[in-house]
Amino acid sequence: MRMLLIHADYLEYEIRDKALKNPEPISDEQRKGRLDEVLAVFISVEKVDETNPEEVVEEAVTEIEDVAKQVKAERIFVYPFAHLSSELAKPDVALEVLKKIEEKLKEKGYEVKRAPFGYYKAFKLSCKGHPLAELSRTIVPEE
Ligand SMILES: Nc1ncnc2c1ncn2[C@@H]1O[C@H](COS(=O)(=O)NC(=O)[C@@H](N)CO)[C@@H](O)[C@H]1O
Repeated sequence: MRMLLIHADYLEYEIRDKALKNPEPISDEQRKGRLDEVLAVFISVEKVDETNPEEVVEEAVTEIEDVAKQVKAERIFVYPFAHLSSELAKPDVALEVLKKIEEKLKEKGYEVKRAPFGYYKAFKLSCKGHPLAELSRTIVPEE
Protein backbone atom coordinates (compact mmCIF):
# COMPACT_ATOMS: atom_id res chain seq x y z
CA MET A 1 0.00 0.00 0.00
CA ARG A 2 1.19 3.54 -0.78
CA MET A 3 -0.15 6.49 1.16
CA LEU A 4 0.32 10.23 0.63
CA LEU A 5 -0.74 12.17 3.73
CA ILE A 6 -1.46 15.90 3.41
CA HIS A 7 -2.41 18.07 6.38
CA ALA A 8 -4.79 20.58 4.83
CA ASP A 9 -7.03 23.56 5.55
CA TYR A 10 -9.62 21.66 3.50
CA LEU A 11 -10.14 18.94 0.92
CA GLU A 12 -13.22 18.98 -1.26
CA TYR A 13 -14.20 16.73 -4.16
CA GLU A 14 -16.96 16.48 -6.73
CA ILE A 15 -17.81 13.37 -8.73
CA ARG A 16 -17.32 13.69 -12.47
CA ASP A 17 -17.52 10.41 -14.41
CA LYS A 18 -17.26 6.69 -13.77
CA ALA A 19 -13.65 5.50 -13.85
CA LEU A 20 -14.66 1.84 -13.47
CA LYS A 21 -17.47 -0.05 -15.18
CA ASN A 22 -18.96 -0.79 -11.75
CA PRO A 23 -17.97 1.98 -9.36
CA GLU A 24 -19.14 2.00 -5.74
CA PRO A 25 -22.87 2.83 -5.57
CA ILE A 26 -23.31 6.28 -4.00
CA SER A 27 -26.14 8.53 -2.79
CA ASP A 28 -26.73 12.02 -4.23
CA GLU A 29 -25.18 13.56 -1.13
CA GLN A 30 -21.97 11.63 -1.72
CA ARG A 31 -21.52 13.30 -5.12
CA LYS A 32 -19.76 16.15 -3.32
CA GLY A 33 -17.80 16.18 -0.08
CA ARG A 34 -15.64 18.52 1.96
CA LEU A 35 -13.78 18.46 5.27
CA ASP A 36 -12.00 21.41 6.85
CA GLU A 37 -8.89 21.14 9.06
CA VAL A 38 -8.25 17.65 7.76
CA LEU A 39 -5.57 15.02 7.30
CA ALA A 40 -6.12 13.91 3.71
CA VAL A 41 -4.85 10.38 3.05
CA PHE A 42 -4.50 9.41 -0.61
CA ILE A 43 -4.25 5.63 -0.80
CA SER A 44 -3.23 3.21 -3.53
CA VAL A 45 -3.97 -0.36 -2.47
CA GLU A 46 -1.41 -2.62 -4.12
CA LYS A 47 -1.40 -6.15 -5.49
CA VAL A 48 0.94 -7.32 -2.73
CA ASP A 49 -1.67 -6.21 -0.17
CA GLU A 50 -4.01 -8.95 -1.43
CA THR A 51 -1.87 -11.52 0.43
CA ASN A 52 -2.92 -10.10 3.83
CA PRO A 53 -5.42 -7.23 3.63
CA GLU A 54 -6.23 -7.41 7.35
CA GLU A 55 -2.60 -6.78 8.31
CA VAL A 56 -2.31 -3.90 5.83
CA VAL A 57 -5.47 -2.29 7.25
CA GLU A 58 -4.08 -2.52 10.81
CA GLU A 59 -0.71 -1.03 9.80
CA ALA A 60 -2.32 1.73 7.73
CA VAL A 61 -4.57 2.77 10.62
CA THR A 62 -1.57 2.82 12.97
CA GLU A 63 0.44 4.99 10.57
CA ILE A 64 -2.47 7.35 9.88
CA GLU A 65 -3.23 7.76 13.60
CA ASP A 66 0.46 8.41 14.31
CA VAL A 67 0.52 11.29 11.79
CA ALA A 68 -2.88 12.60 12.90
CA LYS A 69 -1.56 12.86 16.48
CA GLN A 70 1.64 14.60 15.31
CA VAL A 71 -0.23 17.25 13.31
CA LYS A 72 -3.15 17.35 15.78
CA ALA A 73 -5.76 16.50 13.16
CA GLU A 74 -9.14 15.24 14.37
CA ARG A 75 -10.64 14.79 10.90
CA ILE A 76 -9.39 12.34 8.30
CA PHE A 77 -10.29 12.08 4.63
CA VAL A 78 -9.69 8.60 3.15
CA TYR A 79 -9.24 9.15 -0.59
CA PRO A 80 -8.87 6.27 -3.08
CA PHE A 81 -6.03 7.23 -5.42
CA ALA A 82 -4.81 4.92 -8.17
CA HIS A 83 -1.72 6.93 -9.07
CA LEU A 84 0.75 6.17 -6.29
CA SER A 85 1.58 2.71 -7.62
CA SER A 86 1.91 0.79 -10.86
CA GLU A 87 0.91 -2.48 -9.15
CA LEU A 88 -2.70 -1.84 -8.12
CA ALA A 89 -4.85 -4.34 -6.23
CA LYS A 90 -8.11 -5.50 -7.79
CA PRO A 91 -10.91 -2.95 -7.22
CA ASP A 92 -13.00 -5.24 -5.00
CA VAL A 93 -10.05 -5.88 -2.64
CA ALA A 94 -9.08 -2.20 -2.68
CA LEU A 95 -12.58 -1.02 -1.81
CA GLU A 96 -12.87 -3.45 1.10
CA VAL A 97 -9.48 -2.31 2.47
CA LEU A 98 -10.47 1.36 2.22
CA LYS A 99 -13.84 0.73 3.91
CA LYS A 100 -12.11 -1.09 6.79
CA ILE A 101 -9.60 1.74 7.25
CA GLU A 102 -12.51 4.21 7.42
CA GLU A 103 -14.38 2.01 9.92
CA LYS A 104 -11.39 1.55 12.24
CA LEU A 105 -10.51 5.24 12.25
CA LYS A 106 -14.12 6.05 13.20
CA GLU A 107 -13.91 3.48 16.02
CA LYS A 108 -10.88 5.41 17.29
CA GLY A 109 -13.01 8.57 17.49
CA TYR A 110 -11.92 10.46 14.38
CA GLU A 111 -14.39 12.28 12.14
CA VAL A 112 -13.85 10.43 8.85
CA LYS A 113 -15.05 10.84 5.28
CA ARG A 114 -14.16 8.48 2.47
CA ALA A 115 -14.29 9.71 -1.12
CA PRO A 116 -16.30 7.44 -3.46
CA PHE A 117 -14.42 4.62 -5.15
CA GLY A 118 -14.21 4.13 -8.92
CA TYR A 119 -15.00 7.63 -10.14
CA TYR A 120 -13.07 10.44 -11.73
CA LYS A 121 -13.33 13.30 -9.26
CA ALA A 122 -12.50 16.99 -9.33
CA PHE A 123 -10.86 17.98 -6.06
CA LYS A 124 -9.42 21.01 -4.30
CA LEU A 125 -6.81 20.67 -1.60
CA SER A 126 -5.24 23.41 0.51
CA CYS A 127 -2.01 22.07 2.02
CA LYS A 128 -0.92 23.83 5.21
CA GLY A 129 2.75 23.82 4.20
CA HIS A 130 4.32 23.18 7.64
CA PRO A 131 7.19 20.65 7.84
CA LEU A 132 4.90 17.67 8.60
CA ALA A 133 2.15 18.70 6.16
CA GLU A 134 3.35 16.37 3.38
CA LEU A 135 4.28 12.79 4.27
CA SER A 136 4.21 9.41 2.51
CA ARG A 137 4.15 5.88 3.85
CA THR A 138 4.61 2.47 2.22
CA ILE A 139 3.10 -0.61 3.87
CA VAL A 140 3.99 -4.16 2.79
CA PRO A 141 2.40 -7.22 4.42
CA GLU A 142 4.79 -9.75 6.02
CA GLU A 143 5.70 -12.69 3.75
N1 LIG B 1 -6.02 -0.43 -6.13
C1 LIG B 1 -6.70 0.73 -6.01
N2 LIG B 1 -6.40 1.56 -4.99
C2 LIG B 1 -7.08 2.73 -4.87
N3 LIG B 1 -8.08 3.12 -5.69
C3 LIG B 1 -8.41 2.30 -6.70
C4 LIG B 1 -7.74 1.08 -6.91
N4 LIG B 1 -8.27 0.48 -8.01
C5 LIG B 1 -9.24 1.29 -8.45
N5 LIG B 1 -9.34 2.39 -7.67
C6 LIG B 1 -10.39 3.39 -7.81
O1 LIG B 1 -10.95 3.26 -9.13
C7 LIG B 1 -10.62 4.41 -9.92
C8 LIG B 1 -10.14 3.97 -11.27
O2 LIG B 1 -9.07 3.10 -11.03
S1 LIG B 1 -7.97 2.95 -12.14
O3 LIG B 1 -7.08 1.93 -11.74
O4 LIG B 1 -7.41 4.23 -12.35
N6 LIG B 1 -8.75 2.40 -13.43
C9 LIG B 1 -9.14 3.21 -14.43
O5 LIG B 1 -8.96 4.39 -14.43
C10 LIG B 1 -9.89 2.53 -15.56
N7 LIG B 1 -10.61 3.56 -16.28
C11 LIG B 1 -8.88 1.88 -16.49
O6 LIG B 1 -8.29 0.92 -15.77
C12 LIG B 1 -9.58 5.17 -9.13
O7 LIG B 1 -9.70 6.57 -9.37
C13 LIG B 1 -9.97 4.83 -7.71
O8 LIG B 1 -11.10 5.57 -7.30
